[in-house]
Amino acid sequence: MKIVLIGYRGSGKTTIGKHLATALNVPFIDTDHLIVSQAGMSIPEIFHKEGESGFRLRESRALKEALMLGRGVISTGGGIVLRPENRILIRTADLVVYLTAPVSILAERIRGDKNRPALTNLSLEEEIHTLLKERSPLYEELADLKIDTSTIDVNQAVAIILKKTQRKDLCNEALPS
Ligand SMILES: Nc1ncnc2c1ncn2[C@@H]1O[C@H](COP(=O)(O)OP(=O)(O)OP(=O)(O)O)[C@@H](O)[C@H]1O
Ligand SMILES: O=C(O)C1=C[C@@H](O)[C@@H](O)[C@H](O)C1
Ligand SMILES: [Mg+2]
Repeated sequence: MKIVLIGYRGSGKTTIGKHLATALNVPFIDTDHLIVSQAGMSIPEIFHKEGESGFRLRESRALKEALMLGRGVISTGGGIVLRPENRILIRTADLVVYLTAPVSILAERIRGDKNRPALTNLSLEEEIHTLLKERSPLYEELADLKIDTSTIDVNQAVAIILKKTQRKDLCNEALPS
């Protein structure tokens, strides 16, 4: 049983993914964390030294590695849906959950985060608007389930995902043998 969480920065993929993995008693992998530990550099350092293309290459490798696990919850970076090869890989998961929130909430959550480089010269809100124009259809196209995390808390989001795993009959597989 593999669950992949996708969505824009600040939508809650890492926070909810950790709680979900604990609830299901399965491994948790965050592609951003995996990239940083394998590179021995922070994400801004990778962007600085290797450019966004270097980061995206590392991201595809991390996703492939994460999906090789028999089971687990995989939280991804906000831009993982950009590469067609990543979208093909993400479709192999049993459940793809798209986390969303209004632009103003996303901006509030990620403002001042020094671990994420700016991707444009725009203001934060403008950057989110612009990137979401390209990314939203990609998130939507992959999603089995879409959750707005601005109106519910982390535990409620986890409960919705757990319910969906039961409906998809993935729950028994998720239990420890
Ligand atoms: N309902 C909610 N669900 C998830 N996170 C929430 C919620 N309400 C507030 N938050 C807060 O929003 C932030 C979400 O950050 P998180 O790192 O989980 O996002 P992310 O999608 O993994 O972003 P990134 O793509 O930058 O890694 C956290 O600080 C979390 O505490
Ligand atoms: O939205 C993006 O393109 C990114 C999101 C982060 O999770 C990191 O993966 C990185 O900062 C790029
Ligand atoms: Mg994250």
